[in-house]
Amino acid sequence: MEYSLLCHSSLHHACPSSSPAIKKKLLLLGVMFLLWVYMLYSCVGYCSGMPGGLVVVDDSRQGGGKEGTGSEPVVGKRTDNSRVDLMSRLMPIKPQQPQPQQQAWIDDAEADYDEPSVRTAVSRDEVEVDRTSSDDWDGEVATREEEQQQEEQQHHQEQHQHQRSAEPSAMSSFSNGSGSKKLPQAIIIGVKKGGTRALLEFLRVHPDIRAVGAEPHFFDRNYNNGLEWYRELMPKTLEGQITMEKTPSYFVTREAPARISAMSRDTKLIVVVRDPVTRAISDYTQTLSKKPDIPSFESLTFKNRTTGLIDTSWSAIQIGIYAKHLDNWLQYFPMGQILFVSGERLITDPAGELGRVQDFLGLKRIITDKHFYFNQTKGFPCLKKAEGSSKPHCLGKTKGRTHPNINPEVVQRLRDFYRPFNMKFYQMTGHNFGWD
Ligand SMILES: Nc1ncnc2c1ncn2[C@@H]1O[C@H](COP(=O)(O)OS(=O)(=O)O)[C@@H](OP(=O)(O)O)[C@H]1O
Repeated sequence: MEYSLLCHSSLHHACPSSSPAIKKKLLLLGVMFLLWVYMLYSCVGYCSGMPGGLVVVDDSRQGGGKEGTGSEPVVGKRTDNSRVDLMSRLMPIKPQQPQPQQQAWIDDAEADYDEPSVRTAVSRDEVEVDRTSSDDWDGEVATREEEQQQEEQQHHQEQHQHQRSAEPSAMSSFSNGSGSKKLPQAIIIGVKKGGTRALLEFLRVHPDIRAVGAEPHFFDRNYNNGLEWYRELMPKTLEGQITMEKTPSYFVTREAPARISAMSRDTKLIVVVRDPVTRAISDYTQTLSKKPDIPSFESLTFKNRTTGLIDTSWSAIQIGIYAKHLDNWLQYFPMGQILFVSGERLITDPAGELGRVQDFLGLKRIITDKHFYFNQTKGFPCLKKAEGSSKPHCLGKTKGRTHPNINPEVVQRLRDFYRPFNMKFYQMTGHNFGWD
């Protein structure tokens, strides 16, 4: 085109003799240009299938999971944005660094992962506490918390390995950039050692649930960081998906109900409750696993062994007085907005309990008995396929520990102690959990 224009110009005399050679050269140049454009275009598709997944890993660290399939190599599915963003895609991809404030949270969450702070919970309840032992124990628990963080990381690594090797069609339904972060519409607020991790991991199998993996502790420890900070922790969700988190210490935190209600009066609350005596022993076992030289369960239970007076200031005992804590929640939320899951049934009939939870959340019953199998070695139900994985998945070794033998007389004394509170709790919830 350019050539023929030139030939019609005043330099017309230069054209006839050089015409075929120049024509050839221009044609060659044109072909090379087209080739270059093609290669550039192909590279964009290729690069976008490469470590862009780093962002995905970040997302799912916060519980995104299924959403994290940004490594999808299906060029045909790319939108115009890919081309508009062509230059940035050709630049080296830098992993996103957390903001200083966010980093502080991550550090904190890693230290506290999966372990609600008894000290915080109890002191907020303004109950007399055996502060010496509580302080010492909380410090010790940190090491075990790191173990749990590793468990969660390992779980996610497995998921991502699977996602990377998954077929493109399986990966195409979720785009890395799609959806938005929302405040949770449902929260597992307790109770510590009730089975909260099992419930969250099981719920994450549901395609309409997205949950943050670590415990945010927003409504007890991190409230001053503000709601925007909290929202940033959440995984992205699409229209119709429910955002969730679990922090078991909320149930015993005096300020939590008012704070959650201030965020949204419509928040759905889930409490996994377990026989308070077994729960107390489980709580003690957790501490004992990291500090073997703590006093015996029996001696911590009593204020005065001779009189048989129970030490209700010990957090392991205090947390199990469910009726008292529930009373605080009912000042802000109607009973219909709180679902009580039986920690015992979550083990003997996980699909049954999950059915109730899905109904409560207004979701289709997708998680059924087909999702579970009983692992004889673990002694607990496990998932046939964890979220985003094709492999069976049991909870880690810190869930389902062997409890120490406790003097049966002490256990009986505790049963007697809890009975009236349990009766009140059954009455309030309209549900007999069968602990007595
Ligand atoms: N499927 C499955 N696998 C393993 N463990 C299970 C399961 N379902 C419920 N549980 C029980 O969960 C107990 C731990 O409760 P939490 O996850 O709420 O503990 S924590 O408060 O987050 O530390 C844990 O308590 P311990 O047995 O005392 O370790 C388990 O009994």
